[in-house]
Amino acid sequence: MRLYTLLAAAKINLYLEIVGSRPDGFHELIMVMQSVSLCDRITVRSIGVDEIRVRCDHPLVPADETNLAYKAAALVMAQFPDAMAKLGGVEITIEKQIPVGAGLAGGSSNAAAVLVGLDLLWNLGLTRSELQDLGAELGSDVPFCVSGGTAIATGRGEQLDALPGIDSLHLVIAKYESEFVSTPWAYKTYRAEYGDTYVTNTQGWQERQAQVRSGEMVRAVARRDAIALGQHLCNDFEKIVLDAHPKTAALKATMADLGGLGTLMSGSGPSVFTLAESEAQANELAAKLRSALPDPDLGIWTAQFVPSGVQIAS
Ligand SMILES: C[C@@](CO)(OP(=O)(O)O)[C@H](O)COP(=O)(O)OP(=O)(O)OC[C@H]1O[C@@H](n2ccc(N)nc2=O)[C@H](O)[C@@H]1O
Ligand SMILES: Nc1ncnc2c1ncn2[C@@H]1O[C@H](COP(=O)(O)OP(=O)(O)O)[C@@H](O)[C@H]1O
Repeated sequence: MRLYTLLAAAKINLYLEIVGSRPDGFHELIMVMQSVSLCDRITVRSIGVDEIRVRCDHPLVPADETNLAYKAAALVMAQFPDAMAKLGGVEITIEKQIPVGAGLAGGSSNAAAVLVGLDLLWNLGLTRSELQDLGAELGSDVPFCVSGGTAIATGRGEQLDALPGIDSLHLVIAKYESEFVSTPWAYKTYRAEYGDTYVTNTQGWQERQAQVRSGEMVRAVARRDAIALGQHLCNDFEKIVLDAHPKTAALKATMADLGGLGTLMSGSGPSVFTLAESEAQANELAAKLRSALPDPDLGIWTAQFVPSGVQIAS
């Protein structure tokens, strides 16, 4: 086969706690991550010349070597030069649906899809764990985007433990098109404001991990208890991002009043989601949100929890 099409799922963070600062300069995290059906469509196609080409028509997404999908292909090429020499280079086409710079891991999911796609295109036979190790070289969220589903993520986000999936849950995601949050800015600002509360030793991190693993959110997921899950949503980034983005803070307040199971900002933001127990409820909440905030700048999507990060479409 000379062409594969993959669906790259966005993620939301049901729980995100910033625990401390790591020797590598990154933050030690405890997260519960969930793949959702809002996805980009990625096509990888063999081309006769030894190069990587990226096509993407989204104005905010670079189509050059700074694109995370390009970086993923370059990494695989560097590790497996014989495959490219034998089978030629690759053209990657990205059809964006996931809003950019939203805290939904759009770029990371595209990189994960390219890793999976090139493994197929070049018959590399890599295991899931090998693909995740490659992903960790590209970004902290890429390993989760490779496997997806529901997972606890620790370390800088790359250490994953699968949790039982809750595929029956639906959600509404909203984001003002004009609002963006840079992930490095969010971590830097959080450190400046809350660095003095960080747990400073690895034993303390492990203790905090053990508490979260046996805490309300993980128990709610394990019991597939949608009501408890909605009640224990938590994201440390809200403490800094909502102050800096009053429009998003007002959006979150409006969404929280719609009557869903719970509302939270995803990742470093600024997208906000509200959980719903059915597709019908998600559609109803989305319609209510549209009439409460009839601003053309506001993007609204409905989606559902899904059990995988990258799916092979064809
Ligand atoms: C915040 C989260 C939550 O899921 O998602 P987004 O909001 O970006 O979607 C992630 O931690 C984003 O992961 P990702 O976007 O892959 O980050 P990376 O490329 O690895 O790192 C970008 C920058 O964020 C900071 N960073 C990232 C991860 C981490 N555990 N500690 C950090 O301090 C570092 O400054 C790094 O230079
Ligand atoms: N394939 C890609 N898709 C989306 N954004 C990308 C991609 N490659 C690089 N980027 C850049 O990454 C930045 C973060 O985008 P994104 O991954 O959507 O956000 P987030 O990290 O908040 O989930 C943007 O500035 C965007 O230009």
